[in-house]
Amino acid sequence: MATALCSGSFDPVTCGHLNVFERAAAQFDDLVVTVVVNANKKTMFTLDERVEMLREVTAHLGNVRVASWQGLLVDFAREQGITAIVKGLRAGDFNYERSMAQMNHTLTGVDTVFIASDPAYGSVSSSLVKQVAAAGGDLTGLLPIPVHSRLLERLKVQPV
Ligand SMILES: O=C(O)c1ccc2[nH]nc(Br)c2c1
Ligand SMILES: O=C(O)c1ccc2[nH]nc(Br)c2c1
Repeated sequence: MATALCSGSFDPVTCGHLNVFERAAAQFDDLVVTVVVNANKKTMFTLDERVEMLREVTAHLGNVRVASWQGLLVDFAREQGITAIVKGLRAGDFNYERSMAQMNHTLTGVDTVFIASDPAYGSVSSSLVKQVAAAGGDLTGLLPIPVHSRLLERLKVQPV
């Protein structure tokens, strides 16, 4: 049973993330999308909101489940029987992601599989979409619809 892990802060989940989830879900028996709790990182959305948005946008993928985790991903990977970590790879990510992959393999014996990001989302990241939204930019096609409306709502009450 090959179970893959996609981890991140997903603050919020973007179409770039979703593209990676859909492609990873097609390659593995199961995919666990995990929001990694990082206590000292200020996020726009709460942990529950991020988990809720992830569940909403992956509902159409039968072999995907969403979880959250605080602490060493090593322990979560062992507990969940993870066989591979899946990361999206955009231009410029390689060196950092390579060193993380080597570290993860050293720590857990789990290998990282990279999915070359769809050029349509080649420069999409959670931080960039929040900046663009705050500046009134058009995010059509870069965020799943329900996430886009939540982000616009949140910016009305809490401009970044
Ligand atoms: O949401 C994040 O923090 C984040 C970062 C980097 C990432 N690479 N692949 C994925 Br899926 C991913 C998610
Ligand atoms: O959202 C981010 O921060 C982020 C960063 C780096 C990333 N590489 N591939 C993906 Br999908 C991705 C997403």
